[in-house]
Amino acid sequence: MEVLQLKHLQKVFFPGTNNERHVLKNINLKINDGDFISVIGNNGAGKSTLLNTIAGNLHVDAGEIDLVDHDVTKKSIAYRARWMSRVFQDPKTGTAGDLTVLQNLVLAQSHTQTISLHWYQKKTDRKSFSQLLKALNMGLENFLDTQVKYLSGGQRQALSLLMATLSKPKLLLLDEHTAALDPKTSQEVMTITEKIVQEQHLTTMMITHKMSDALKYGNRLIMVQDGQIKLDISGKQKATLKKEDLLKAFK
Ligand SMILES: Nc1ncnc2c1ncn2[C@@H]1O[C@H](COP(=O)(O)OP(=O)(O)OP(=O)(O)O)[C@@H](O)[C@H]1O
Repeated sequence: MEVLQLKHLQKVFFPGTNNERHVLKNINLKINDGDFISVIGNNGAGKSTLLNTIAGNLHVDAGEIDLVDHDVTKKSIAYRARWMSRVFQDPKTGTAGDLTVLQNLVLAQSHTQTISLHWYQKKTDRKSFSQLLKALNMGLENFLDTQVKYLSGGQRQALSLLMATLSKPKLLLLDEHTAALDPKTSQEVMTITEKIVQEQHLTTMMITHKMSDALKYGNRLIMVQDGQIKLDISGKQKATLKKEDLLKAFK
């Protein structure tokens, strides 16, 4: 089953001016249930624009976006959010700094269910959230009542991931979500990412500039170049792909 289908997507910035820029040029893509796709490409290739059109931050000039068999081409971010979650590069974007870890989790949970006013204070809920946090291996279970602004970037990004996936989205968008982290923390967050994606069987699209991560993680790799999909590699071919093969494909 397809989770996402992109048909002939086109996006032009500053149309009809000297600065006219065709950023997405007839993008066609089918994303299957359970796909974990790394998206790579040069600066300015169109990766973020692609993610922004999928999420609804940008509307396309032509083409169609089908999400879980719904035509969402002209729908808002909020409409699409019932099936989709996104984690951004900046750890501050996905969490509310002035709220505690527990309050952030309750907010994320409340997107999917009705909660009573002091629901988050129940011991049982504290316990279940604490267990979820413990599984991330970042010591977050010790900071349930700490304001998120006092956490490290890695802890905050791990929390963002947990919050984005609490609702078990049909599609998870990761927008260079480890780019702002140091190498060790970045690897820890990637390990957590893989664990969550596998355990929940999440269909995932991950933009990354780290070729080693693009090669290591996921069953499929897409290279965007000059607004087009230059490579789309999956299965065995992806598993045996080498860094040199990718370097050759970069313009
Ligand atoms: N809102 C916008 N208005 C005008 N031009 C834009 C806008 N967003 C992106 N662009 C332009 O579109 C092109 C593609 O940008 P995009 O951010 O999608 O590339 P990218 O592949 O994500 O690059 P990077 O790896 O540097 O993040 C760039 O030339 C950029 O300047």
